[in-house]
Amino acid sequence: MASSSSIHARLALVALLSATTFYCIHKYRRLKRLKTLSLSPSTRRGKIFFISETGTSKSLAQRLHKLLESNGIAFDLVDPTSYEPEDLPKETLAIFVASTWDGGKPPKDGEFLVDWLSESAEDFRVGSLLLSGCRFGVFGVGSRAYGEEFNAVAKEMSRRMVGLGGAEMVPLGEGDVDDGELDRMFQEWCDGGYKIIGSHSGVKICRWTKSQLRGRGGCYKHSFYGIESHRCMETTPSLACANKCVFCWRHHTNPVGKSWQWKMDDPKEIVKGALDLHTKMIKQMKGVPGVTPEKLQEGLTPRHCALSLVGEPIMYPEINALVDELHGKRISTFLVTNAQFPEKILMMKPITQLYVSVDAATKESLKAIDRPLFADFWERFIDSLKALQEKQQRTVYQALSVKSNGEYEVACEHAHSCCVLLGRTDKFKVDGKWFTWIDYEKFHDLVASGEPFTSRDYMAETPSWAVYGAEEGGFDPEQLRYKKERHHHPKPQAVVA
Ligand SMILES: Cc1cc2nc3c(=O)[nH]c(=O)nc-3n(C[C@H](O)[C@H](O)[C@H](O)COP(=O)(O)O)c2cc1C
Repeated sequence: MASSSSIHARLALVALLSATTFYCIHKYRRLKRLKTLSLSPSTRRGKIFFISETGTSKSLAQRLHKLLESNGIAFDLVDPTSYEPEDLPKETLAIFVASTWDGGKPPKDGEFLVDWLSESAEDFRVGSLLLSGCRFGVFGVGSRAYGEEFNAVAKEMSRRMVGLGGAEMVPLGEGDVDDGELDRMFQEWCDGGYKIIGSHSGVKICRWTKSQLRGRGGCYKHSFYGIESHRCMETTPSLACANKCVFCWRHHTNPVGKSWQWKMDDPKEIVKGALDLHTKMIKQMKGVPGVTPEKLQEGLTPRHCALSLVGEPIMYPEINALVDELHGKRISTFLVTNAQFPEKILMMKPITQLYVSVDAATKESLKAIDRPLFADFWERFIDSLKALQEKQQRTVYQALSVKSNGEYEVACEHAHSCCVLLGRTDKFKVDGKWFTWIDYEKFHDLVASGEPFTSRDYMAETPSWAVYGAEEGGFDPEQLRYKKERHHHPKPQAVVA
């Protein structure tokens, strides 16, 4: 007969095994559910979560919610106490405004959500792809007075979201309630770095502008054409677009539409607003290491305008008046269109350089990459390429590539180091090698035939490329060209590792 101590030991073992089994089943079910959810992300509305104790973060979240709503962008404002964190893998866009309290802890209303993120990130069975369908941004509300714990919750959330595969679409914002700059910082964070002009335009000081102000390198326009990036203004008269491209840096927080449906601002006001804001941003570079007074002074009189910031600039019905306004100020114009408005390309007045974005080589891949609103998007794309051919001006086919876990590879490495195909002149990189797309006529023929094409068919050695000067007064508004254009003949560079 078994002794009472061995019965106790057996009972304890059975209890332990049942508890372990129960725990494993529970975890397995949770895991299974999470995996299923993560494999079938739905196209849900974006969410703005507020994690707040005394209401500061909540009111910022409410402000952002209102701003998006007034731009026709529907988001849900979410109180974490009424949200099931296990639904996070279904989200495609999540914005968190979160404060930090005593000991670096979240407010009690956000504890469950924050703990869920930390636990999931540490659970090796959950995996690092759980939130791979979710783009997110975190803005922290805290106080620097708390030293190491400053914005600890926001930092933790951002780290955990990345650990679970989320794509951080805007760098972590760190608001300090005590420095008097919280509102301004939040606004800048919401703008994603660009400033809004009137009701539908934007301007941004691009990183190359900053770089060249500091005496460093410029963008490809500098390498190819001699255009000084610190004298270039990046702006758009339309934040709206007819595509929802997978690589879009706005991550679908900008309005979309097939036609202009918004109140229209005056083109003169847009140019004035863009120049005012641009010069204000340039002035803020004063005192930054490397920025000399001369460069700063030059930066205050932009000579070039890149109409390519975000959205689709030619959707703006007064685009011709807008470019006239810029040319009248001796500012050259570089406009990039997304190949969905061929009729607008045809009615555009000549500008300095007109680009059409070539994001894919087949109907299927264009649909997958650009996610166009138009049903006849492919016909529009082909017609846009043809329309470019008819323009009596300098044109560019700009081939973008999309880096998406290796799923899409279009023409070059990734979306924002775009490759510019200037007629038969430019070069681009694929698989670490440089190529040039030279056969302009052949490309036109192929495009005109409507056959799918691959960019690889159009790569060859670099014979030459044009460089045109951007000296003071060098741009001729009559000719829409630079007076001192010249041609540059570098050695062929077919393969550069
Ligand atoms: C008792 C107390 C503890 C705090 N601890 C922190 C902290 O550890 N880290 C931090 O960045 N901010 C800390 N703060 C600052 C709060 O985050 C700040 O007051 C914020 O405005 C609260 O935002 P909320 O109203 O959205 O909760 C603390 C504030 C108080 C009153």
